[in-house]
Amino acid sequence: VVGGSTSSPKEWPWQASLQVKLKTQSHVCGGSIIGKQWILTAAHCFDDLSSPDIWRIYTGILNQSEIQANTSFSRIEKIFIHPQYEISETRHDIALIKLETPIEFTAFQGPICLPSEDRGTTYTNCWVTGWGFTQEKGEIQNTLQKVRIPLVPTEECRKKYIQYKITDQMICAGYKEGGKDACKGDSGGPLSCNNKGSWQLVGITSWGDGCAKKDHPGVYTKVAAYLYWILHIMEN
Ligand SMILES: COC(=O)c1cc(NC(=O)c2cccc(O)c2C)c2cc(C(=N)N)ccc2c1
Repeated sequence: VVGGSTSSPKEWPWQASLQVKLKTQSHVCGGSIIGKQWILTAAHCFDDLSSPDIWRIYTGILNQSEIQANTSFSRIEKIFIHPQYEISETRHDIALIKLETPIEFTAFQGPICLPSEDRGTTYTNCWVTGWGFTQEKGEIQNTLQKVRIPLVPTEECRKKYIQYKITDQMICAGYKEGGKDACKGDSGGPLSCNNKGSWQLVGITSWGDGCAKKDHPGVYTKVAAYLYWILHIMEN
């Protein structure tokens, strides 16, 4: 997250850290708890990291330094990549993780609501969170960062990203002058919007040209456009 500040405990209990253990272990992507056995994230997190066995899912943590050899984590039973997603493409950048065992909900870890049907609700209080870079040539942060970012109308976003395809299944968010944005390492994490006191998972951090650049909003997978796919997977 560029231009953000450190989060407090219990502020974003749905935020997960998706880590890969090969020779060494490292944070790769964010994710959001949407059920006791379910994490919603970005499909591109699994580009050439498609084996469930190498992943360790951490929930209920604020600082990466809380992760030691004896820190408990969840293992992945199955990764559901959206069937229309294509590697290194930007469309349909959404994936569901089924955990091997259900997690318990506490004040430190629990679910965020899926948005209601796509009724064109206007969200005015949206935040991006993650342990990602704080600048393009950055590094993974220790403490979970947060930043408030306004949604950008799709038509306006299309004008900024002429060379890309901004579809109706994407949401843009950013400041005209830049300076605040998600960045590499925040991918898969939530764009959380507070709607009448209830937090809803409006977007999944997906991509952007650089980070926090003027006239280059962040692009998010629009969760409301994938409700049927999400619910179908969770019910079967
Ligand atoms: C795996 O996820 C990404 O690569 C990756 C690359 C990005 N954009 C880059 O251009 C970039 C940023 C930092 C380092 C870097 O090498 C690049 C290409 C991203 C930009 C945003 C955003 N601005 N909202 C969000 C997630 C990103 C994830």
